[in-house]
Amino acid sequence: MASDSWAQAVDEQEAAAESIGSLQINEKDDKLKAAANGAKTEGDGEKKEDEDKEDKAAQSLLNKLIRSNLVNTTNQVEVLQRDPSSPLYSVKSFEELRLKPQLLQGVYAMGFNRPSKIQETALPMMLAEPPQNLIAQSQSGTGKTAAFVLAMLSHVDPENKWPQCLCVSPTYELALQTGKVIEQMGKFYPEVQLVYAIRGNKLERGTRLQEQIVIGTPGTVLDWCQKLKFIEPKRIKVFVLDEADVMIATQGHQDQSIRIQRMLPKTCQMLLFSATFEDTVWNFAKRIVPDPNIIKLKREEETLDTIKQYYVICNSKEEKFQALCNIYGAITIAQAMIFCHTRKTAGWLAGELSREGHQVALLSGEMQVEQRAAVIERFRDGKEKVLVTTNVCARGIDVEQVSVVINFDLPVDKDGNPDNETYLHRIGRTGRFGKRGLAINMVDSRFSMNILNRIQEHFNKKIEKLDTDDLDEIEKIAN
Ligand SMILES: Nc1ncnc2c1ncn2[C@@H]1O[C@H](COP(=O)(O)OP(=O)(O)OP(=O)(O)O)[C@@H](O)[C@H]1O
Repeated sequence: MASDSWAQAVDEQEAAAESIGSLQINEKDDKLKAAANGAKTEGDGEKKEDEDKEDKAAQSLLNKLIRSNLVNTTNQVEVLQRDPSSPLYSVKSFEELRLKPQLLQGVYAMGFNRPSKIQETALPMMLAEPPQNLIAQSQSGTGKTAAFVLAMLSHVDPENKWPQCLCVSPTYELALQTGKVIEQMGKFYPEVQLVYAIRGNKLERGTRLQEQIVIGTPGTVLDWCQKLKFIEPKRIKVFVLDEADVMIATQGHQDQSIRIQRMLPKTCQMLLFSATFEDTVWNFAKRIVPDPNIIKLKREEETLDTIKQYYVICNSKEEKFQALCNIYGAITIAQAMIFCHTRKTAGWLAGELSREGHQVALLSGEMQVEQRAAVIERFRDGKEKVLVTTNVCARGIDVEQVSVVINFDLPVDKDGNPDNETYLHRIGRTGRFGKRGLAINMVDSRFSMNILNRIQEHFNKKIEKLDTDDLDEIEKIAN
């Protein structure tokens, strides 16, 4: 987006966001597109209900979009079996699961060579006969969605033209993401059809769904089961509740999910997934999933060990910008993420960088979630090389793909103390899989120097001073 005018650049960016506003739902499916738009314009009542939930749902969506790979982990899974005397199977290959050939083909076509850590244990449990219930928790990106999608696709009988698997997600954007995985994995299994139960997807009264898999948000799924009777809940064989931690942030969603669950037969397999596991999630999970097997995978600790950290002393934001230009002039930076404290600084910086000819994307708080999603996708695809964002906007987003992180402003909490956790999350990398990274901190006052010193002390890791007027010195940091 190396446009002369920043205003024009923003327009272009926003237009791009608009055009992907429906989150690349299968373009062929006009009905669905209309439904997604309908959901937006109708002003989803659930959406307004709880901002925290929106924030969590948005974070979860953006994380899914920015990530292109599995998050590797060296931690062992913890398993709590419903029946501790039964043998615990785990698989090291997809062949061992005896999947239908069409599904195995789908798995390989997605580029999966072997099951992820959580899939090794979760898949045999989910595919066992008789079906077993499961509660599984592991951080985002560890392969949960792929696992339950495979389970759903394995359990449907394509000959039966009615819904057999039901999956509920907290928002329609998240439902569409899961739908995409079903479509990809089921690519060679066209007899299995999918329908989205999302607000705005209006079907005629009296419709009896023929699709075997239904994916949607709790309110609409409940309506379709109860009021509109598009779905016969007694015929459901697999029920998946995804993103339980995001779901419970909305009281309404919790109740609706429980009401859906109560309509399902006792023999229905219940599966619940969550990235985190506080007591509230656990209490909810136990109400949804009777007699569960439980799988937990600890989050991989982030470390600063593989990261080179520097700081640069400046006197103003203009000097910080100049320092940034000098760095860009001296080393090749494939992609960088730049964090600012306020929207105003972020907007200003994005404008300045754009004027310098950089391809800049701006992630800002006033954008709709789908606009933010579009910005993240463009950045992930390399269409923009620099992503400027505010602290709040990028909270919780994993930036592991990005090798250079610049703190244009250091992270501080609302009391003005160093926000060590955010610092680590932005800059750190996980375990021995972690790629090397470069972090540059801009210091522009005694206050920010003090913050930097405290961050240094906290992690007991030296942050080296960098003189950005010395090109030779900058060049060295890239080696
Ligand atoms: N066995 C596998 N081998 C390689 N890649 C995989 C495997 N399983 C999943 N992936 C890929 O890893 C990424 C994360 O997987 P997935 O979305 O299933 O994780 P998740 O735990 O559900 O995270 P989230 O809740 O954020 O979606 C996806 O890009 C997915 O295609």
